[in-house]
Amino acid sequence: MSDLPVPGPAAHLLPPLAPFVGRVVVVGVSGGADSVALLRALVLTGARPVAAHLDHALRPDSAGDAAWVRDLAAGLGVPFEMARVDVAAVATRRGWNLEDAARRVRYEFLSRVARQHRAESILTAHTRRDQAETVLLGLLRGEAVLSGIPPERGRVRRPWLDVPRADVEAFLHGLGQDWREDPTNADPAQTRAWLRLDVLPLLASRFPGVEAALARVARLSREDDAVLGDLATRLTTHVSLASQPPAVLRRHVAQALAAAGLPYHAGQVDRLAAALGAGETAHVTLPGARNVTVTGGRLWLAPQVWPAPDFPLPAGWTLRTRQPGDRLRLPGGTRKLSDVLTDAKVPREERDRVPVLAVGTDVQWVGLTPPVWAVGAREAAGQPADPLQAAMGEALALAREAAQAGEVPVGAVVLGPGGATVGRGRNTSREHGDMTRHAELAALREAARTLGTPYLTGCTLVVTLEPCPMCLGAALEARVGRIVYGAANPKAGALGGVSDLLAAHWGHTPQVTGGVRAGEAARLLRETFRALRQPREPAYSPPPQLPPSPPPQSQPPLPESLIPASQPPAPSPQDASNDPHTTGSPPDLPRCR
Ligand SMILES: Nc1ncnc2c1ncn2[C@@H]1O[C@H](COP(=O)(O)OP(=O)(O)OP(=O)(O)O)[C@@H](O)[C@H]1O
Repeated sequence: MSDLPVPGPAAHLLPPLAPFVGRVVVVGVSGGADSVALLRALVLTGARPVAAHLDHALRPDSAGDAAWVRDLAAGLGVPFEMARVDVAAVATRRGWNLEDAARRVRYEFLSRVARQHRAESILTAHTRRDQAETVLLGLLRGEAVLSGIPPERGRVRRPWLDVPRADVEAFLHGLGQDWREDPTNADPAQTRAWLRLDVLPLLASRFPGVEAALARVARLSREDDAVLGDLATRLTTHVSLASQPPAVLRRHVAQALAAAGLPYHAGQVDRLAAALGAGETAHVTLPGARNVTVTGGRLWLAPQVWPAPDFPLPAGWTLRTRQPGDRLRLPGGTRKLSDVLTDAKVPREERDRVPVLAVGTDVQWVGLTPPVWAVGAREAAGQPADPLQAAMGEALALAREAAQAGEVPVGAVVLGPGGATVGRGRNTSREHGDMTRHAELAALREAARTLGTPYLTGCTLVVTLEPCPMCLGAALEARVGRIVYGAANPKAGALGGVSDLLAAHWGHTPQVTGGVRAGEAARLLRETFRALRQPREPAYSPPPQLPPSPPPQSQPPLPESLIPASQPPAPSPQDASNDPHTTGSPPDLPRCR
């Protein structure tokens, strides 16, 4: 720091500036007391400030402020940058409110200056009073998060957010430094000025510590918000949003809107999040007339782009959108196209945009993501079989084998990086009297032997039932690139069934697809457990596809907890789109195998 004499109040003002000593920093200087004091304090500490002023052209005398700041910088021997932007015109053009437009344009300008001068940080002179006003304003507007002005965002730093305004003025008086007063700051017609001039002094007459108290609310709220915001960023696409707490969903919505650059009001976030949680539909028009929709548990920020067919159309097939009477032949029977679109959670207003290939009213292909094919349509169009459907077929065959052997019917295969099956497995827990003998572990071990490496990067684990924590852990250890499962497992699933373990950071995150041929996998489990619930003596008579006799005495008995009575599985999105013939009551799934 410099050896210049430091007036008393600077004792509070200079320590927060220590990180900037010797550094080039851009400081936004409006000409008001706070930013003038910050500029002077930075010079005093030995930082290397660049004074930057934006003329918002909102007042006739605004050019006077710019000239005043220029002269101040020159007197201090500090580089100066300025720009003049007609902010009112920008606000009209972009549909932003004036305050929002001024803020966006100002920070854009400050960022440009920082790039020009290779400055690491941009400093603004917000004080504790600004913070208190912002929290109070948020409270009065009914905002859910009262974290106020953040001390840091990107390159922007606000080192004086805990500094009382009185210290700033005392500091300037001590230096004999004057400043410019913005007349709008004294106009109680402006809400912020009214809070500052009328409301806060009234509150302070009864609560002398009101400013510090509101600043504390901001700090605590920011800490809470950081935790909840982190949970929101960890929401994975394979987990139903309906199971998430409203506080996390609100942050999920706010993050999505912010990432898309869309402005919003707190109440709008509330409505969208509530619809997500309840699985309802909500249409909201954001500031700037942008429409967003929540439906089917998804937030739709832009009109959906539906996939067009990328193969030559067989003779007689027509590309069109849906028509009354459209039907689709699927592995489990024929279904109405409208039911398939409903199950796939396609928003109502989008349904007439989904491309369809049909022969008359016989739909062959539906342009969803992934596309839905009628039985035999792939062959007719000369398209290869869907490798995931085929792999799940293999896993289902292994699951049936497990059922025949009196095991919980779960099967798994591992596809190598080239798509060939390199590992197979099914449950053998009862045979071995070892509850770790799960299908996935067997398939992963065989894949490692086949490929000659324990690392299965680029491989896909395909399993009929959502993996338990043990098997997910094994897949993570093996660095499996993708996990595809059939039925959801609300009793032991580690991908959202009980808990979504991938919401935590494990250093490796496989891609996850749930619900592939889920109906078949769930039905197999349901039938097996129904059979096992039959009284065994003397009336027990197993169905043909199940083990011919009750398990021998040497095998551990199936615990009652393994045959739950009533809890349905979590809905799986692809169950509907890829295996829409699933009907009847949801299956009961095992807690363990
Ligand atoms: N026209 C401007 N040009 C550059 N920076 C600005 C401008 N207006 C505001 N800032 C920066 O943003 C901070 C907060 O803005 P705000 O509108 O609360 O300040 P102000 O009341 O105009 O002035 P001050 O905070 O300097 O007393 C300022 O402290 C300053 O660092």
